[in-house]
Order: sequence, then structure tokens, then C-alpha cells
Amino acid sequence: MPQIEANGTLLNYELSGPSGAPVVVFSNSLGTSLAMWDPLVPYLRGRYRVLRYDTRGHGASQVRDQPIEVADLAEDLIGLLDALNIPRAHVVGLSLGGMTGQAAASRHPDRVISLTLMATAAFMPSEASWNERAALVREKGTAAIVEATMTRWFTPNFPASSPDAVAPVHAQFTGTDSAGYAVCCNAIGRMDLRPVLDRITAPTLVIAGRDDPATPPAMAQEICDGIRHAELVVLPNAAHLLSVEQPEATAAHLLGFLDRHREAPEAATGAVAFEAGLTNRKSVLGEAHVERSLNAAGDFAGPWQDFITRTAWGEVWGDPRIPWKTRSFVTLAMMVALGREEEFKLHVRPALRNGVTVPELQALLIQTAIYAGVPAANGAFRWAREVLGDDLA
Ligand SMILES: O=C(O)CC1=CCC(=O)O1
Repeated sequence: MPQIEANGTLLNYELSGPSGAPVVVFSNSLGTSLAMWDPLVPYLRGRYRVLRYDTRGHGASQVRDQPIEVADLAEDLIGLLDALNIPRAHVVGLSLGGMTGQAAASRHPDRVISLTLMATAAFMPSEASWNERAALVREKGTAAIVEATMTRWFTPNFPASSPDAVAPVHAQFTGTDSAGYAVCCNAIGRMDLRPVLDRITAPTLVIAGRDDPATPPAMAQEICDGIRHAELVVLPNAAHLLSVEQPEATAAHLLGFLDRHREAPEAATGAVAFEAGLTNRKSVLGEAHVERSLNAAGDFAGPWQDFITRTAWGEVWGDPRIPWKTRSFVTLAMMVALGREEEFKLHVRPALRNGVTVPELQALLIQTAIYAGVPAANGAFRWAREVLGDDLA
């Protein structure tokens, strides 16, 4: 993943999705990385351009062992937008990321289309307890507090019922640099964003986990009370890392809110459509396949490659009204109905990258038997097995 200098700090980031779509920037929580958004991002693929980054001192971003304020983290976020030539973005943050979002939206209201604040606070006392936590982690590392942290982040039964969701978060936490973590703890201890909330002009969605002991719904209510255009959602069966524990419900609220505050993208034509199409095509089908197709085309099929890149990938897959996950479903269903083995096989792994799960794929192929016939579905099950093999288990 690339790194870029923002506000004098090297930040690790990932930018993906249709080039013409509105940008949604995701800011992570204390002790995680941009990977904490993995369960949520598939819901946005194809509809929004997703920018996620590791907060400084976290993941693969630079660790700077010097005191900072939450305002510095906000300038990092705005610096990242500057470095990537993004004038305005929807800002989404969880916990520390939500604090960063509040600071960014209050300091740079013109840069924020909308603001989504998950499991966060404007004020989180006490400073002494944050300083104690910072000192403990500096001495013993994040591993010393990982188990206590996981009990705040997830409801009691979730780790046992969903170990695959919790394991990556656990690894992100123990992999976080001690100094990077401690510096942010000290910043949270000193933070009080309550006086600047009324400078936030962006429409704001605040999501709290009903069972979150770290930033309970009362803290979310306090944020809503301070912002002019804020709405509050309290998610049941969710603690602090609500986007990991309840990705589907979180995505439904987030997408509904983002869609209501969409700024219309400009339609791409000509060379711009080709470049946009190339980005989308590589993102869905994989770079190697696209390079192979373009290189093999030669003079005769070159214009054909140009045409499908501009139209299928620039205009159709680049139209953010339908998310890529849905486009994958529709494409696979059509390929089954038409008996197109080669094209079905080409699209089956990308469908998983676009967020289609194996049980959903199974359900889709069973549905094709109803509308396209048993032989068509029978063939499709075989094709899926041939491509995905052990990944179906
Ligand atoms: O560490 C916690 O459990 C709560 C928290 C505060 C800021 C953050 O990002 O997480």
C-alpha cells in the first residue's frame, strides 16, 4: 500500500473504487489500522471511492514520538486529501477516528460533505486515566491491555461466535506501536471538542453501540446536542467496535445517510472515461488479467479493448447508483442464464472481492435454477467449484 506525506507525516493509505464517485475517507480507532474497516468497505465498493488510511503511529503510518493534539490528527486527514487532490469528502471515523473527524469538520467545514461519527466522544475524561494507560503501554506494550480492551470493544458473546471477525482486530491492537498508541492516549486525555461542535456545518450522523462501555450512547447524545444538523442512531447488540460487530446494520445506516447527501459526479467522456474505466476494470478483474487483455489485443482488437474499457467499465461499472456487489450478482446471474462459462469464471472471484459471500453465491446459483433452468445452475455450480476450489469450504 502506498505512503504519502501529509501534514509532515508519512501516512499509509488505500484509495479504491470508481474514479468519478464521491470520496468517503475512513479514519480508524485507537489501536487499530485501516484494516478495521474491512468488514464495512465491501458495502461501498462501486458506489463510493473509498479512501482509508492508518492514523499516525498506527498500522504502517509513521510513528512520531512527540506530543500531539487531536487537531494534529485532523490536519493529517486534511493534508491527506490535499496530497491526493481531493477537494471535498464524506468523512467517517470511529472512536479516535470520530474525534479526528469532529476536529477536521470544525476546522475545515468547506472540505467535509458529510460527517459520520461512530462510537466516539467530544470529551472523554479523565486526563489522568489516559496518561496512566499511556504509561502502562509504553512500559509493557499493547499486549498488556489487549484482553481488557477486547471486552470493551465487543459484546460478551461476540468473540466466541465470530472469532474470524475478532482475530484481525486483536492482531491490529497487539501490532500497534507502543509510542504511537501512547501519544494518541495523551491527546485524547487533553481533548475537549465540545466548544467547537457548533462550527461543524456538515450534515452529521452519529452512531453509538447500545452496549458500548467506552463511549456509551450518552456521549453520542452530547455530540448531537452540540451540532446543528446531527442525527443519532443507537445500534442494538453492539459495543465499541460496532462496524466490526454489526457491519450490515452499520452499512445500512451509513449508505442511507451518504446517499441522502450525495454530490452529483460529473459524467466522464473520452480519455477520462478510458482512464476511469481502466481503474474500475483493474479493481474488479485484477491488474494481471487487464494487462494481459490489453497487451494481447494488438492493432486489430485494440479499439475493441478501448471500447469495453470506456463503456462497460467507465460508464456502466463506473455508475455509482448500483454498488459493485449488486453488479456482481447481476452479472453472474446473466452469465448462468446465457450459459457463458468463460465470462462466468472471469467474474466469480471478483464477485467475492466485491463482497459476495460464499453462502450468498450458493443461494444465487440455486435461484438461477428457478429462472434459467436446472442444467444452467448445474453447470454454474461446477464452474464455481473449478474456479474457487478450496475457497468454497
Ligand atoms: O480504548 C478504548 O477502549 C476506547 C477508545 C477510545 C478512543 C479509541 O479510539 O478507542
